[in-house]
Amino acid sequence: MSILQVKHLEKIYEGKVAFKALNDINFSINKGEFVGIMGPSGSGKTTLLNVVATIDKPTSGEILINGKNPHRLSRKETALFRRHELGFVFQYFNLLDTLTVEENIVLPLTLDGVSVRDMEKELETVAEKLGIISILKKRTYEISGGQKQRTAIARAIIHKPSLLLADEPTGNLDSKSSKDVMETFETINERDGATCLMVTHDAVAASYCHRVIFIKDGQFYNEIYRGDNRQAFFQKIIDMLALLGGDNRELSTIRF
Ligand SMILES: Nc1ncnc2c1ncn2[C@@H]1O[C@H](COP(=O)(O)OP(=O)(O)OP(=O)(O)O)[C@@H](O)[C@H]1O
Repeated sequence: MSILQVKHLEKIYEGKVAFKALNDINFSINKGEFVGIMGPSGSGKTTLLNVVATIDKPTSGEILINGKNPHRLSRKETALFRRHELGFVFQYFNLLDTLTVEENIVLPLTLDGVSVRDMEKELETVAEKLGIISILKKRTYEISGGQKQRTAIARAIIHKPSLLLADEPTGNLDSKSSKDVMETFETINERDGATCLMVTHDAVAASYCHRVIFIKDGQFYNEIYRGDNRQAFFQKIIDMLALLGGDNRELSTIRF
């Protein structure tokens, strides 16, 4: 069953000179799949994620999430759709510094008026899953980058979204924390069947995906599947990035 369908997606940024950032992109993601998007700088990855996330509108083409087209909804309905169906993880964590870890995590439930008892139950389940029980009372400036990202993942999944979207989730982490965070994604994907779409420059992070889609100049370039061996998949990703060219930033982040 498809959770996400992207059909003939086109995005043109209007301006003094119009720029086509996405050109006829087509793919779908099945329930429980973990998919990476890679490509050189400026190839349209963030644009694609923003359109899927309903943060930006497509120029033409269609996005279906769980069979529904969020771009056809009113502004109020879109906000609700985003809050219920989607979860977001960002490079810079986007946590609220004035709140504790647990207050950050339950924020989406607070907005929906969930009872305190239910909130505490969900909080405990998710915090245990992510190994952050011991830091729940801390403030965000008292915890490490990896712990911040695990807090952000907890917040992104506490309402059980249909689709988890991540934009460079390891972009601001050292290699040890990156590994922790990617293992966390792997666990929630395998254990809970969470469906994930992740944009990354990091070949190691991408090697945790089941499939990586490569785009170049706003167009689909290729896709590769992992199979059983993550190490071999990592090498395939590196080879594909070398073929793709671009700014080679990807190749400077190799750490295995
Ligand atoms: N708001 C905008 N207005 C006009 N052009 C834009 C806008 N946002 C992005 N672009 C252009 O669209 C192209 C794709 O940008 P996008 O940010 O999606 O690339 P990316 O693959 O995410 O890059 P990076 O890896 O560097 O983050 C780029 O050429 C960029 O300059």
